[in-house]
Amino acid sequence: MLARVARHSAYRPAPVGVLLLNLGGPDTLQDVQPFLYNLFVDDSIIRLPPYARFLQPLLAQLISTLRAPKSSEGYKKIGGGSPLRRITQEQANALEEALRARGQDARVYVGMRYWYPFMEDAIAQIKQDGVTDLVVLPLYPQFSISTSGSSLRLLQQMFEADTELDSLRHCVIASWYFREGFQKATADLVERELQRFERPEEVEIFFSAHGVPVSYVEQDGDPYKEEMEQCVAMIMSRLRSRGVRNHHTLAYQSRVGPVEWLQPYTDAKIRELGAAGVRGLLAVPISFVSEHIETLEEIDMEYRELAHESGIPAWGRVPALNTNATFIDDLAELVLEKLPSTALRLGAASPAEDHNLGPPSGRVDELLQAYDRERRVLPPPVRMWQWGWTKSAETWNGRIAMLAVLVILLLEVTTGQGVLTHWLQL
Ligand SMILES: C=CC1=C(C)c2cc3[nH]c(cc4nc(cc5[nH]c(cc1n2)c(C)c5CCC(=O)O)C(CCC(=O)O)=C4C)c(C)c3C=C
Ligand SMILES: [Fe+2]
Repeated sequence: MLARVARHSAYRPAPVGVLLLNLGGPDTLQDVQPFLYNLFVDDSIIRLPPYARFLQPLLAQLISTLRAPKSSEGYKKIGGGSPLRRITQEQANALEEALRARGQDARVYVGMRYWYPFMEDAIAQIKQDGVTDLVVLPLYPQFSISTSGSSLRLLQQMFEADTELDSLRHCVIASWYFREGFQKATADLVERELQRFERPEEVEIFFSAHGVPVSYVEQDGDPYKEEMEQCVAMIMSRLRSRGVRNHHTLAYQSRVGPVEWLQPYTDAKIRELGAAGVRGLLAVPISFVSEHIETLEEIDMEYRELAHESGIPAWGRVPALNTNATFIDDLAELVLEKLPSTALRLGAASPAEDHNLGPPSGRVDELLQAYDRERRVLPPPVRMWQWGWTKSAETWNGRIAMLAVLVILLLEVTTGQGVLTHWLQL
């Protein structure tokens, strides 16, 4: 009898999966316009007033077509495409390895929001593999409606449309900037890079985060700014405890479009610091954990040149964490803590209760209740082969773009207000 019970209750580990969510980037220059289309057609990125929402695909077509040449120039300078897919896959492999080293077999999937491998494909694979326990980990340390929020909305939509998925035990980690591994690895790199300067003690530690429009924070309650400020304060306090006394600044980069973004802007701040007599600057990209166009082109090329023009000759940049072992090992610990089966076995309280920083982790629908009550339906992504970037597609894209301009002008004449004045403001 005893033996029978033992055989029945023998612990068979459930197939465990980790889904890494990321933004995605164009692999080649040909991908730039359709990638930008996918980005701008997302209403977490361009927010139109309700009466103009039907225009979003046309507007996305127009803006992506207009922006593609400038973006392509940037991608050309960093080797003809984004390194994001390769680095995220390396992070997935390293995390799988770190989990295995801790006795947990798991498959780590990559799901991108705007380019390959798309989230939709990752979810299809997760279903095919029969995963029963899933941890969803957006690769953004801080939560923003525009990044993790957008990916989670899409995920929630997929869960809602599929009963099989909806019953999948899962836990979403909303943000993790306060984790020991992220904090320590960043502080270690700052300390190391400071030592490369001739006069390390005179260098300004310059945290540069990707910006978001002010309206996200002030009207929609995006916790991004607050989390960013907490994150920088925590890293600085760690550095202070190691005896690092340098001044520091937090500024926001990469703004797009005509509305006000979080300030201070990185470019303005660099000029201001130069004018104030700062002669050394160490840039610390803080909102993203992989090298990408905004570290390799915007910071390493544009801001470095701007610093020199502003009278700051000594320049350095902290590398992105990528597969840094301290960072990846701690992500593995985080995944183990949040595994739904672990929480059940240990009888853990709601994960929301285990720290009071940032939004709580939990099921995707619970999480989104706090951030997105409207739950508007998101469009499926455009894939390269659909548009083909053929001559006829280019012609049609051009025609659609012209039509969009016409509709925008008509709206402006009839309502007396420009659509772009509302852009990102509602
Ligand atoms: C935490 C990071 C990011 C936030 C917040 C964010 C918000 C945000 N971004 C745009 C517009 C663009 N982003 C682009 C690329 C891009 N953005 C991030 C990160 C954040 N974005 C990443 C990692 C990348 C990919 C870079 C790569 O290597 O491919 C682009 C395309 C590039 C370009 O043309 O500059 C645009 C456009 C908005 C509007 C926004 C908030 C509303
Ligand atoms: Fe961005």
